Amino acid sequence: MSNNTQSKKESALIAENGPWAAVGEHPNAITNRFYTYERVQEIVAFIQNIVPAKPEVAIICGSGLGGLAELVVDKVVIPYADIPNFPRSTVAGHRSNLVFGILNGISVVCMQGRFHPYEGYTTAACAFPVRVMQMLGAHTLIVTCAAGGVNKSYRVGDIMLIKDHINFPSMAGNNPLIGHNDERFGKKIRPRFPPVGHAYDRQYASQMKQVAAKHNIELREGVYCALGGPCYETIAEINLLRVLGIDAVGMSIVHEVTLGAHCGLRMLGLALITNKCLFEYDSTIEAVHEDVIRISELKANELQQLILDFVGGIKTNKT
Ligand SMILES: O=P(O)(O)O[C@H]1O[C@H](CO)[C@@H](O)[C@H]1O
Ligand code: HPA
Repeated sequence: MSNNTQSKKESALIAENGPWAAVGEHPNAITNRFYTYERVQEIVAFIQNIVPAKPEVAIICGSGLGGLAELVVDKVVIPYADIPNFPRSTVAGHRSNLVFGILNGISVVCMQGRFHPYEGYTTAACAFPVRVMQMLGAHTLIVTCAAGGVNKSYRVGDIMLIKDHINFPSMAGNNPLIGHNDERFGKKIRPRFPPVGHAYDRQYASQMKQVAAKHNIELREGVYCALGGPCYETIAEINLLRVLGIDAVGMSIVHEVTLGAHCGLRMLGLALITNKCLFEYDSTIEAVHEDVIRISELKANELQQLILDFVGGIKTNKT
């Protein structure tokens, strides 16, 4: 079709349907029209055919943190590539498997590899597996990630309990819930305007602090902020984040926690500080993803210990 014919057709459409016919749909709205409740149910049915047991706890493994899934016993591994309409992880340090089994006595599903917006996925596509895991039976979501330390007192290797987050993409109009609100996601009616002020469960946070104290692991507690990536931050950006009271920065988690809040999951977040962010113009150290993975793998043991013990303490939910 020539450009002229195309624009004549568009003009006719607008004349007939009004100016909104010319407005492109938000990419998240398109994603959400694809990942309908019924399509999520289809994915869930496919998985249940392979793994009939219901997971209670869902865990998303961050960069270099997929080793946690290796601790699962009676394991069933489903590669993302085998699941219809499931995205693939394209980043180093992220495998592409759903791992089912038992972790310290509780039935879990681990995402060994997550999806990030900078890979080209919409935030809605990055987060939709949270709905899959909730529909499979999970009542709890643990998100883990690698992050840069913005708080000047943080050291490489510190583990930060996420108290709250700042969702910059959402503040700029990119929220994974944009589009039709299907009230069927979750056990209750899910509202158009879900509250996220208490997305990170306070009781879980205090249980995690007790676990850390028991293991003599120093646990930081702070605010995580997600930027779009894939660039690491400029020095001016880091100084801005610090003024805003942000403790750690990354490129993930917030869209997952948003959908988790929408479908009623209890959530806990842990960030491993893999690098100190740049504050000074005369500093020569730059963040490098290879270092992020190296530090994650090096410090994974402590994080795994915390999660193992924590999940062991979660009361089995038989409802
Ligand atoms: O948040 P995770 O997936 O742990 O990964 C973090 O590490 C990568 C950058 O090195 C980014 O993807 C950032 O988000
Ligand atoms: N910035 C953003 N994301 C990150 C960083 C960082 O310094 N480290 C690990 N993920």
